[in-house]
Amino acid sequence: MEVSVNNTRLNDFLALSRRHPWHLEPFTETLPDGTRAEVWDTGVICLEPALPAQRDLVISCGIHGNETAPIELCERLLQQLVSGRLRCRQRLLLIFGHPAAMNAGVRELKENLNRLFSGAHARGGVESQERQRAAALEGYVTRFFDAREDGERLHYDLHTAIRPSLHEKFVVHPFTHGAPYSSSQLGLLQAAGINTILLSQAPTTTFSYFSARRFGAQAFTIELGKVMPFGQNDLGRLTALEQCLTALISTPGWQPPAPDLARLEVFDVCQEIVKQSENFRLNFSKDVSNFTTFEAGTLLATDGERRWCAQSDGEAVVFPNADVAPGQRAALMVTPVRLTTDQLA
Ligand SMILES: O=C(O)CCC(=O)N[C@@H](CCC(=O)O)C(=O)O
Ligand SMILES: [Zn+2]
Repeated sequence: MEVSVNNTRLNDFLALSRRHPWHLEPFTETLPDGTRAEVWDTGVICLEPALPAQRDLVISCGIHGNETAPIELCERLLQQLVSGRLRCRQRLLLIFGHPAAMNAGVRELKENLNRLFSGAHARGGVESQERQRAAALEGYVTRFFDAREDGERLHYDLHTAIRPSLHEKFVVHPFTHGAPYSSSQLGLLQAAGINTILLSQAPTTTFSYFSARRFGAQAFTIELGKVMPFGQNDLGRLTALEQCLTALISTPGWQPPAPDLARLEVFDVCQEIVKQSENFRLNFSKDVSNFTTFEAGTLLATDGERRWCAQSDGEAVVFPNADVAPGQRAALMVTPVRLTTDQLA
């Protein structure tokens, strides 16, 4: 394995990854603060500080290739680390998920990468490069978290949404199987400017659920606004998040403020609408915003004889998308709830 000290290949790691969208030979460099920067594959870089503090942090972006704001944010963080402007004091695995889809300017090439985790890549007897990438990413996250037992495991999987959202930034909290929600993580999300939380009520095959379930990580899918092409994002809207990530990476012992539950908008996922066939139709305009509400009984979607209706007043739609493949989620329906302190740990 090649070792160099002048960081020449890391200065533009994203561009390097995009030139090698499916595989990059591993190499190692040393950052100005002495941190070992190990490139494990295209888009995958593990930072190992000499004296790591207690958090093991995974930050992923670009799992969907056209969700560019998180990619630009992560690129900026990496450039600060590589130049020495930001010190790395925590173990950090930074993942640019899908360089090939970034090059094509699309969400996915053949399959939705974010439906292929927790072993889904191996089910169904289908071959695709996205399945290989999901298996590889699972392996890298496993290698990272398995390297030590006692770290505080965190995974922030950063996305942007296809449609505008009445709540611009929000989190999909993976199903906890009854475990309490982390007060400290809710505080961190609020400090990062994210006050809206969707609580999943079932296992999924997303990247964040994989890290939560397999490694007990505090893991979230974090939605950061609307999809825009590269170069057209206002990263100023992500300043609070950038400051929190910077504090996590560079300041051992940094603790976010306590959450303000009164300001938190929490929703339970109450229905998952799954497209059954090419007859699937959403019964509302293509351009409704995320969190648009419906009255109880409103017809939301049909697929042949199958009908989905709002089950209670105020039920809201998130991620409506009739263009997904049959068998995939075409919308989530969510309903407002209150989180109480006895649900937190
Ligand atoms: O805007 C959309 O329709 C999709 C945005 C997006 O990629 N969302 C994630 C959410 C993952 C989760 O439920 O945790 C996805 O669909 O993969
Ligand atoms: Zn996404």
